[in-house]
Amino acid sequence: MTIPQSIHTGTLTTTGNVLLKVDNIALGYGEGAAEKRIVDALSFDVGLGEFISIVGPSGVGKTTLLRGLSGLLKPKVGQVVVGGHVVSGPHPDIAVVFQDYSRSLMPWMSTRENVAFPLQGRGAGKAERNKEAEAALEAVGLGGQGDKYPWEMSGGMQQRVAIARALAYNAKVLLMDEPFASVDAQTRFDLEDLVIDLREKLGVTIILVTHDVDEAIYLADKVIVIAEKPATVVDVIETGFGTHRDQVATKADPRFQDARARILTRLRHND
Ligand SMILES: Nc1ncnc2c1ncn2[C@@H]1O[C@H](COP(=O)(O)OP(=O)(O)OP(=O)(O)O)[C@@H](O)[C@H]1O
Repeated sequence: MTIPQSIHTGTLTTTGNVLLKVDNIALGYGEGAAEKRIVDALSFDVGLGEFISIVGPSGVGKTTLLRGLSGLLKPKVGQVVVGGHVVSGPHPDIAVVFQDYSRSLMPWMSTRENVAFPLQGRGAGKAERNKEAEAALEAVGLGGQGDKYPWEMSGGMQQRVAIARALAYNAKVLLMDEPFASVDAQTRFDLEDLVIDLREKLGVTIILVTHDVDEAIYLADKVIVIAEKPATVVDVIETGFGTHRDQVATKADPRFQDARARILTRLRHND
């Protein structure tokens, strides 16, 4: 892959810069009277290139919401629209990065093969797929490491491979479900800064679910707080940091502290 300098929207269209629209959705498990409703009357818009964090109490339905956004779970009511198209199943413009990299990477494949794997359905030859995989590995700081197997790498490196796979796929929207929860604190900071860097370079639109309020604020342009049962949006906070972040300076910024106090208060009230 040639890492694009700006995101190609291809056949996707944006309306007033809105790339992804979550329009009054309800999500649940089971059917009819047996349905367990998890999310209800939930709406928000995501702009092209925007970074959104979603926080909420444990078990509120954050993963369920991401399943709904990715097309893995069909809304009972409402719709998710990406680039003007209703999401009705796994979508070529949406990639998901999960917390558990050890289960999402295939241990019998080299990292290059793991990254190239989803490209098979796109008609490119093996040499081209490998070239694109190498470029994506390079973009996440793993240039020249394509021959290694996932089990030869640290947790942080494996999560970089999972991110590279999503980039190689050239998804326009990256959904991340607690992607840094299984790595140590320093690696977590490194991965956070990697994602910020990729967002700045590629303009990819990112929606991140996290338990960590500090991480949510640090990374996002907009933090969406979900709470209540069924889950809905209870607050939206614009961080106003622009594209640049610094682990020390940004977290000392009064806007960071204000956002933190507001979100923690909101979560405590809805616990
Ligand atoms: N496949 C399923 N079938 C039935 N209920 C489910 C299913 N998956 C999740 N749930 C229920 O949906 C609710 C929300 O779960 P979900 O994992 O979306 O929450 P979460 O906010 O991501 O949780 P956590 O904070 O623990 O990561 C929980 O009550 C859970 O038991």
